[in-house]
Amino acid sequence: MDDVDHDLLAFMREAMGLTAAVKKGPRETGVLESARYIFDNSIDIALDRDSVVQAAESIYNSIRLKSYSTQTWSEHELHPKAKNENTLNFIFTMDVLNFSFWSEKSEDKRFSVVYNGKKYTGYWSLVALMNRALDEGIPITCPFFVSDPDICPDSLLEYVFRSDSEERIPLLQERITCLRESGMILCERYDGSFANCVREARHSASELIMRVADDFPCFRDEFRFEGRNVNFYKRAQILIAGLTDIWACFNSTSYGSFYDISSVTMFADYRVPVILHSMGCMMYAPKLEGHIRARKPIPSGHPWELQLRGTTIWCVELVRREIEKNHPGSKINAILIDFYLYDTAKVMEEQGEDMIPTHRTRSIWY
Ligand SMILES: Nc1nc2c(c(CN[C@H]3C=C[C@H](O)[C@@H]3O)cn2[C@@H]2O[C@H](COP(=O)(O)O)[C@@H](O)[C@H]2O)c(=O)[nH]1
Repeated sequence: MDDVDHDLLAFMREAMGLTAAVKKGPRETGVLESARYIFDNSIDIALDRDSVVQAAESIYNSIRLKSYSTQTWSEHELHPKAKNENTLNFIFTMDVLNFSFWSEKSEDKRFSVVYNGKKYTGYWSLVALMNRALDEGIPITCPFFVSDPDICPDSLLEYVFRSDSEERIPLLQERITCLRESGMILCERYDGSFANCVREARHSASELIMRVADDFPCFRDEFRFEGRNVNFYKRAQILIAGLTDIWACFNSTSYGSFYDISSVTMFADYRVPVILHSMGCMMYAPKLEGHIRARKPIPSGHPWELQLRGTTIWCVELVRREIEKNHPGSKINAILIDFYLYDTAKVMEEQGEDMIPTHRTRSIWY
């Protein structure tokens, strides 16, 4: 066996794997099927058909009236404007860390980042702190840097995640672990560039989601519900949405073009269920509603939490189907509905509207 050419063997194995992948075609994510299964087996959350129909019409009208488009993503002052391979690493890093910003503290005490004289909380505090680090010459989006504790010790990362208020960033240690682990995998498998991973998915969004979930454990947002495996892939899906938007209208052959973008569902986390509940679309069993209103924690993977996530995805899908039925050709997909609902939920919260609180699940998944 000594004279076996191991390089040749490895090459052949890879070629056979690639051939198999090409023959099989892109993989499905199973997120929508998971959501439907959860909804069908849900005993604590129901959807109200009439409210879903009404919500669909009102969402459709607002999106049209406000000329709302997914390009609002790249228009935001903190999101990257350049379109090169570094931008891909920026979006990748951002979505490695894009989880759990909710706080029990008041607005002035909760984790915040002041950047260019403006104070950011929630999701925007993450984007702000990444920009802050890059401005200070700390290459937080470089996987070779973040995966090497000699040049990038924990103390430096703690500095990167520092707060401009009383509260520290939630799940700091988990963020450091996710950052280092995904950085190392990106270096080993993709030469340190997320662009290589995107290229290998050959313009299939579902293949890219599966590749990210397979290769990077911190994107493996998978659970068991009523005897079945269910997937949400929230951060992997929002990552694809970011790529799509920044490259929209840029070059149809570039990194952000996916022929199956409609297979991406909404991103199941803690904002959208709130607005769907306030629109009367999602209805909770009294015990669950009381628990959420009392701001009591729900452990990650608890049947309540899985029902909240799965039913939200299914509800947005019903809204999408309703819009498609009544306004054929409008091309409104789940990503656009999600962005619209997410942004609207935040505005409603700022205006002090009376809404159910966000459910309290601390996890790296969202
Ligand atoms: N479903 C959904 N969840 C989203 C986003 C975004 C980023 N949205 C911007 C990008 C384009 C849009 O136009 C938005 O302006 C963050 N999140 C999640 O929310 C949580 C943080 O929330 P808060 O504490 O309120 O800041 C956290 O889990 C984070 O992962 C979204 O769009 N949809």
